[in-house]
This record gives sequence, C-alpha cells and structure tokens, in this order.
Amino acid sequence: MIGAIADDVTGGTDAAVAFRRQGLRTAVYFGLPEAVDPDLDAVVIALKTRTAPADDAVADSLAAAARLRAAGADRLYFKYCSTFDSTSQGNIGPVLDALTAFTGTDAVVHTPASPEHGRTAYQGHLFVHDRLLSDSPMRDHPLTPMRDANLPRLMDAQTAAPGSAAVPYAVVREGTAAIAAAITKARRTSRYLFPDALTDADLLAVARAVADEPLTGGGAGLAGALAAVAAERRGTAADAHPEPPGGPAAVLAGSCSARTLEQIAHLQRAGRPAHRLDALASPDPDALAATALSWYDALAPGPAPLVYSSLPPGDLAAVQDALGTERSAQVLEAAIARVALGLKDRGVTRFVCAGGETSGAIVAALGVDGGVIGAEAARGVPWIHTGRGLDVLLKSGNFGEPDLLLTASEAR
Ligand SMILES: Nc1ncnc2c1ncn2[C@@H]1O[C@H](COP(=O)(O)OP(=O)(O)O)[C@@H](O)[C@H]1O
Ligand SMILES: O=C(O)[C@@H](O)C(=O)COP(=O)(O)O
Repeated sequence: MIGAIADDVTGGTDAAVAFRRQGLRTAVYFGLPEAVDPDLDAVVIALKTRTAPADDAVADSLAAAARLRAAGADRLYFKYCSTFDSTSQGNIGPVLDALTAFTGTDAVVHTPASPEHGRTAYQGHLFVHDRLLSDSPMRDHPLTPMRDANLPRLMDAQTAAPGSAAVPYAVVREGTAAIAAAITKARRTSRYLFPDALTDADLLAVARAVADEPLTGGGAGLAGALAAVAAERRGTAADAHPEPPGGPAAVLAGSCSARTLEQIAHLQRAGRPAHRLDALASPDPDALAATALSWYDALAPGPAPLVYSSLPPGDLAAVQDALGTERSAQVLEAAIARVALGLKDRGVTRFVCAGGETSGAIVAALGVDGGVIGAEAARGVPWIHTGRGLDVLLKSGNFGEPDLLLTASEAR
C-alpha cells in the first residue's frame, strides 16, 4: 500500500485522484482517521499542516505516518504543493526531516513538478507555466509568498540537513538507469534530491527509479507516476469515469490566487448572486457569518450563490496591514466555515470550495472526515462523496479553467 500524507485537503484530493486514475483502490481521509482500511492500494491522509506551527505539523504528520504504517503502508509519500508553498520556517523541511527519521531512510527524492498543472522543474528551478515560481502570482500568496524558485535553496532554508541537490535534466532525459545511478551517488552527500522533470514521461522514469524507496514526496505529478508503476506491476486497469453529483449547491471561496479571482469574476459576470465577507468592516467571524447567512436567506430561489473573501494583491495587503496576516486569515477561515455550517442547516448538500486552507476549515466545520473520490470537475479537482449526504469539491487556488466554479455549481 502507498500511504500519502498531504499538507492540505485540496492537495490531498489532488493526490488521491492521481492514484485513483491509475486504477488503484484509493481512500482520502481529512484529519487523522480512527482506522484505515487495510484492503486499499493507496490511502491519503489530508491534514491542515501547511501553515501550522512547525512542531504541530511534525506531530500531526508523524501520527498520520504511524496510522498508515499500521494499516500496511510500506511506502510513504509526503504530498506538498506543486508551487512548493512554504516559508523559511517550513513546513516541508521539518516534516520531511521527521518522516526521514521515521522511515529510517538516508535520502528522499521529491519534486513539486506536475506537468499537467504547468509546473516543471529545470536545473533545480521551479516553473509555473512560462515563468519562474518567483515571477508567478505565487509571489503574492497571502500566507506563503514564494519569492525564490531555486528548490535546493528553498529546501536548505527550512531543513536541519542542508545540502539539497537537483538531479539535472541531462540525467533525467537518459532514463531510469541513469537516474538511479545519480541518486545512489548523490545520496552519499545530500539527503534531499530534486529531479528535474518537464513531462509526465520524465516523472515516470523517476518513479521507476524510486518506486521501492520508503519515502518520496512532492506534488501530484510524482504521486501519479508512482501509482502508474504500482498499477503496471500488478496489472490494474485504468479507472472508469463517474458522474458528478446533484443537489442544492453553494460556492465558497477564500483563495486569493490569480486563477480563483478569474473564476469568481466569471461567476459574477454570469449573474450569480455574490456576497463578500469583509474583515475590515467587521473582524468577527460570527458577525461576518450572520450577515452572510441573512443575505442568503433573503435570496430568491435561483442558481447557486457565492460567498467569498478573496481579494486581489493590493486590497489583500490592506486587510493584512490592518488586521495582521495571521489574524485576518483566521477570521476569514472561521467565518467561511460558519457560513458552510449555516448553509448545510439550510439544505445545501453540494459545496464548491476554493482554497486549500479555506477548504480545510470548511470540511472541519462540516464534520466531513473523508470520502470516496468521484468525478473530476477539473484536472486534480475531484468531487468527494462523503457518505453523509454531502458532496464537496475542494479546489486548489490555482487549479481549474476560468469557468470551473460556474460549471461545477450548475443545477443538477
Ligand atoms: N480578504 C482577505 N484578507 C486576508 N486574508 C484572506 C482574505 N481572503 C482570504 N484570506 C486568507 O488567505 C488564505 C488563502 O489560502 P487558501 O485558502 O489555501 O487558498 P489557496 O488555495 O489559493 O492557497 C486563507 O487563509 C484565507 O482565509
Ligand atoms: O499541488 C498542488 O498544487 C495542489 O494539490 C495543492 O497542494 C493545492 O494547494 P492550494 O493551492 O493551497 O489549494
């Protein structure tokens, strides 16, 4: 069994669907489950550790690792963001340091490269489509602004084991044997190795070289490639295509990522009713949620509404300057989570959520502890059928076409 630990819930569903696409029997859990079904091929435990204090992130990740190992996971995967979302305090470094000790390995091959999402790695640098990570909109992320694109340097700033190294593209292009030889040599001096990858074929060549390592990690790209190797070994058939769910819907957005802002604009141009949670007007989650729910109660029956806090970089900076980055995020996450609970009480069963931290707060409030992976509304963005009469779509900030929030919440 492959056991994956994801640092947020959107990343967890992205990894889970990458496993399931290859035909692996996969489950995703939000938070630490009481028990893990041992008859699965892949299990993802999605946590909310990306921006937590490093000690908490380490403790939660180790608890998840122990649970996965007890269920029979002989290989662990640490799923972090394809844009390497982290700060110099972590949490990718501290969590990988702890998992390295847990598994007793001496080197970890990991890469955020996910070519299907436009993330590629070349000469140890991470690109988002045609730009370096540090020139992409990720430089303005509210919690993890990414102002460097050099992966070994980013890693060295947050790990107790500096000396991270890239496996250059010239080696990756030669294929699995060359990659394996380079890893054997590099692991004598470096704990963390970042193979370059421009295509899914590159990731597959890397996956063949590391499929039996006790610990690997990165984005959904390498996770999917490892799943392809596992499926190949056991002759598993690729997955069928399930239908998206129906039911009363609402869109909840707390992501300030460029793509989410486009998707919100698209939704509003289509005439969807929208209400913004304004933390400057009232930095109180209860008051913000009460105002939003009164607005909802006054709506005439119609298409799924949007409740959001998302703002473009300049307006976002004004809120963060006034309230503090951490406090404004906490207030808005708590407010949107309370709105979700209120909407559930009012009969909404289909929640389209934008943003990883935001989605983590929403699933916790709804008491959703995981589910079955359903149809993909966009690449890496599957519906989760929770088995509690609720279906949730947890969209990573930067994923999906501009019309995703609109189409996913259409009447069905
Ligand atoms: N108007 C705002 N002011 C300050 N922080 C905000 C605002 N809107 C959203 N946030 C916070 O920004 C963070 C966005 O992160 P997240 O939900 O993970 O989105 P993404 O998937 O784009 O990274 C959340 O913590 C959210 O509460
Ligand atoms: O790898 C990715 O880009 C996503 O799976 C992911 O981790 C999503 O994080 P958010 O953008 O914070 O939602």
